[in-house]
Amino acid sequence: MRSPILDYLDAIFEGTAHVTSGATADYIPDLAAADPDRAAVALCTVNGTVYASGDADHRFSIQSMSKPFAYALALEEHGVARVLEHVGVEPSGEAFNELSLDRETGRPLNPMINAGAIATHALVAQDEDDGVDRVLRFFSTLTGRDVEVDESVAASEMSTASRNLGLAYLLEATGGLARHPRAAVEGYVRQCAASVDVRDLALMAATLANGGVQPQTGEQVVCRETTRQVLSVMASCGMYDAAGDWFTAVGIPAKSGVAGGIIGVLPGQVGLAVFSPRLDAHGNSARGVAMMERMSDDMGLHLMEAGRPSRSALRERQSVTVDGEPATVYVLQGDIVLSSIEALTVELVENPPPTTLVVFDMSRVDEVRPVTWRVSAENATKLADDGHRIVVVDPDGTIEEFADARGRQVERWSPDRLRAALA
Ligand SMILES: NC(=O)CC[C@H](N)C(=O)O
Repeated sequence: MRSPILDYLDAIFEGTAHVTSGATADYIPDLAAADPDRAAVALCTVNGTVYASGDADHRFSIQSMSKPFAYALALEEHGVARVLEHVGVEPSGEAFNELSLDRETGRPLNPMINAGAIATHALVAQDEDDGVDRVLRFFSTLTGRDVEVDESVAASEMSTASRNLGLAYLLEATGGLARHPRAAVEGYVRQCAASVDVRDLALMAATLANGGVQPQTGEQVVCRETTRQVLSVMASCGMYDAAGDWFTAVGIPAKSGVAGGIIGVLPGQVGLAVFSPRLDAHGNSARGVAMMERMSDDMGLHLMEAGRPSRSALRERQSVTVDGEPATVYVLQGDIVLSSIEALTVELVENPPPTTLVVFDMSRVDEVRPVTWRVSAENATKLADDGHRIVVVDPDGTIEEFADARGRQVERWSPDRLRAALA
């Protein structure tokens, strides 16, 4: 059976074929000469399966989509505090190649604009011999294959790199560049010329969606804190001066590149990648934006769309007899998050258990979020203070050893023990 997800991507591809507005990037000769009619779309879930439609094997240069990943590498190697000394996290509202630095700090505003990306590249590629290779090795870990530089694109961009060189010299003048300006731009341009297809990009995006774990190899490539930092900056700055338009319309962290690619990340679910070389006035792929908008609408990806409100943690309350003693069993369910534990707490306050013995059956609970611990401990403390004996049935070990605020251990029963007692 052909996957319906592939049929869906075909429909996205065909349904946006009429979007032929915009033009290929004109300031890099190799990109200006790209075939404007090529296009592709790919999707990779956090389970690691990649689906693609269109010119899915066509390779193009990663360009600015390299920036979030170079930033991730910088964060891993130097830590957030040191990286923040070199590059900020504020949206600039300006074009990607604007000659601007923060007036007060002298730093580039964020790592998604060129100034910040050159400073970031210089941080991760300080070693003259090995700099770009380290970045490429990192990309290769993310894609699961050897990523190489398209030398023709790199040479082409270096022939017209005055603006980026200007930025690098400006950075050097303010003391914010870890390498010689020319070497930093040469390395950055090679990083941008890394050659990828939409499948590679979907997998790279899915790694960010998956908390930094590459979904096919299971390798923790970057830590969760780095992933969160990178996605936050992509959400606020990834689409340059179209960031507000993008976030209201599509609503997921994203990054575009001047070769025509865009990646998007829905945390916890999916990485998306699209490609089409004609760019709009902001330097973002016009058909790519259309493809992303459709996918976001169809699949309900917008992060600000309030999801189904989480149900109460309480599935049902049973009055039973356990070993001849009356007991109240609370059957809990789903993910225990702040709103669902709050609903249980309201029930305990307004309708306190009438029996001494109180059992919380957690057999149907999937996950207990850390934020709910304190509330759970308080609930246990209050019940114990009121003379209740508390038992927890937690066969999947969703909670660890659990004592209330006065250090009283909560009793544990196996599901068999509960069943036997009820029989
Ligand atoms: N937006 C982009 O993709 C820009 C990247 C390109 N290498 C540049 O520096 O101009």
